[in-house]
Amino acid sequence: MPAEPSTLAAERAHLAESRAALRRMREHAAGLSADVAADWVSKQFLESLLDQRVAALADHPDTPLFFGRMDLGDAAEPGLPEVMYVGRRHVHDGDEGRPLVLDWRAPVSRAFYQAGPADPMGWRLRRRFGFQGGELTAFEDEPLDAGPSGPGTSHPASRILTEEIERPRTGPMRDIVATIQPEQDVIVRADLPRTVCVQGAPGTGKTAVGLHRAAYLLFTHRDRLSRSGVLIVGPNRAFLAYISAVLPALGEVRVEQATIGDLLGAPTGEEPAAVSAAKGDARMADVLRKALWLHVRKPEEGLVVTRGIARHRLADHEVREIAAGLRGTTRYGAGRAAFAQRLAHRILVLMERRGEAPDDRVQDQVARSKPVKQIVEQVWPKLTPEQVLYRLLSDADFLRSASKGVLDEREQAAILWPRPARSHRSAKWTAADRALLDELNDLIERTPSLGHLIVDEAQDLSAMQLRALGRRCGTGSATVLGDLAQGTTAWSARSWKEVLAHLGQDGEVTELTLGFRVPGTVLDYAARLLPHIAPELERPRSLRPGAGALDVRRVPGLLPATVTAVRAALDRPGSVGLIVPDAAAAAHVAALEEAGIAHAVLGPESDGTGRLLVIPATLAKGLEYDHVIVAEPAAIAAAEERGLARLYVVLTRAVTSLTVLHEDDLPAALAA
Ligand SMILES: Nc1ncnc2c1ncn2[C@@H]1O[C@H](COP(=O)(O)OP(=O)(O)OP(=O)(O)O)[C@@H](O)[C@H]1O
Repeated sequence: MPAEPSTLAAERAHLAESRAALRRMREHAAGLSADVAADWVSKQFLESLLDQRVAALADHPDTPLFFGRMDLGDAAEPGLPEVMYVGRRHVHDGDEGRPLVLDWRAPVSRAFYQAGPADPMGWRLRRRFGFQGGELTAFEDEPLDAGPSGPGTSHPASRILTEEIERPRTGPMRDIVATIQPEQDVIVRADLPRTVCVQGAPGTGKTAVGLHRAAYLLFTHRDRLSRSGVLIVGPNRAFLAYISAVLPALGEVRVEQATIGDLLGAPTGEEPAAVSAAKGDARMADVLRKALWLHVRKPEEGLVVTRGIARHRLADHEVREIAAGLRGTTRYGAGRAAFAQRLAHRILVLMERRGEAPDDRVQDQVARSKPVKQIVEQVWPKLTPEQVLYRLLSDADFLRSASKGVLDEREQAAILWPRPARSHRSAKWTAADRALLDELNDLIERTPSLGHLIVDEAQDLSAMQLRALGRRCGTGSATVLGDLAQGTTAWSARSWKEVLAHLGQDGEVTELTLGFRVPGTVLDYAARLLPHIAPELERPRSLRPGAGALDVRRVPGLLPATVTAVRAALDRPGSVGLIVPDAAAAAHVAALEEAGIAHAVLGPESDGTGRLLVIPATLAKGLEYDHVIVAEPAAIAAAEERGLARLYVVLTRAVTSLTVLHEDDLPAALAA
């Protein structure tokens, strides 16, 4: 086909050529056979690898194969291509192996995100493409070689970027691979061994950055991480459902996503926030360690092992010395096994002294013999985390011994159960207890570590929960994402340094303050709360300072006014979120039903689908909607201890418009 004269036509031709090349790559992969494998198991493995390869080469008709292009400057390093197209995956021309599209994660693609007039990195021009469906519709050029003060230095926000952000939302979160910003890219591409911690105002892209970092790390360290694993931890199921499509869109399907409840066990009980906060304190780690090791007791008598007609005897002080030598030097479970082995070894020595020649098998037999088992059980009993915690929370004397010098009487009284269950089996465990059980579990048996952990909304985790996560990346690294201003739990973090210390990771804290989601007018309004909830934080800025509609209105009747506002929002394109105080959710749902307006209700375990979603305020974290209607801010703020922080979360969910309706007075912090 003859090339059309326009630039756009030439770029479309390159897209068509790339698509054809990808098809050939896919056909080639599909034609490979697993028959070369030597045995059945290898064949299955190879088949699955080939299937994955074919799936990874799929061409999604709605997603462009490339979204950017770079043109080389005169002073470039040798070896760079004249022109490179950057996209979601490598595409090459089969015959000559010529790269048609480079994966955004390849080292050379870094320039697409990082080059600027101050440092063009050898490139002359950056071109960004606009797409509709899979079709290329626009492009935007940015000169990079004009020098630090030339045109392009104070580049206005890219139109393609703003359009991408304002594109009406339907369904789950999208990837941002085409428009990752330089300061975000630095975090995405940080080295694997480095733990990074991102403090980011609402909508600065923390979640997006974390997900893209997962994809980057898997691409760059595929072998290592496919063995050790990458895990994303988010606040609840609704949030995980919302972000679930991003990594598959980037070609990564093997990243686990979990809530803290999935990892530590779902809570079966509840308790007052103050009790949870006391149990979440890092000092509980010392109490638990002591509680566990208090179970190692002095032997009441020595050990006698009979073999044939011989009786071998260890005095009680010898048994005591062996136990004392091991106590606290290993994990409890390993120590118990070592205790049995050491006892057996001493018996073996006695046998040798009597002229026997026992081998190692005899030592194992002795270690498993009844008298050794009995004394091990007496001195170093087998324990489950539940048994230890049950005793700690139900036995005031035991709690006093375990927390001596760590918790004062008031703190002990706070965590002691007022009405203990009958046994550890029938005990109800709260979210805070789950973290304590996990700590005990690790004191008994080592928790395996993953290669990399990404923790979102990390400000909401207690010290004990952070320790639990830290164990899961003990030999790996972490990406920690959050916003101190959005901390809504009784134990919310006040400093990232502390968070990193509890995680057991050395890391740097980076701050993101440029908000992509929330328009300027809305962000400024929500930021009135900042001096009251996190005065130390910088005020966030919006990428779209003048954009967005804010409508704050006192109304005579909340429910009818909400219905009217919902109707108006539904007349505009995009998603609509009606965020209400949890206690008022049922009333709002009834009002919508009566008005015949189709809607879904977000629950802790469910992601809502459809254009209009009713969201209880406590579930809004991490989510976003084109149009947000907030009903009765004062009730949201009054519903919980850190209610103003909750309100800050709620007011920062809108991409295009925010309507605030109130019958009661607004909270003083919000009123101008
Ligand atoms: N570089 C970018 N290009 C395009 N869109 C972006 C970019 N960065 C962020 N966004 C968009 O901004 C919105 C907010 O991003 P994200 O949810 O990751 O922010 P966040 O910091 O986690 O917010 P919150 O603290 O409120 O949970 C998302 O729609 C995301 O796709």
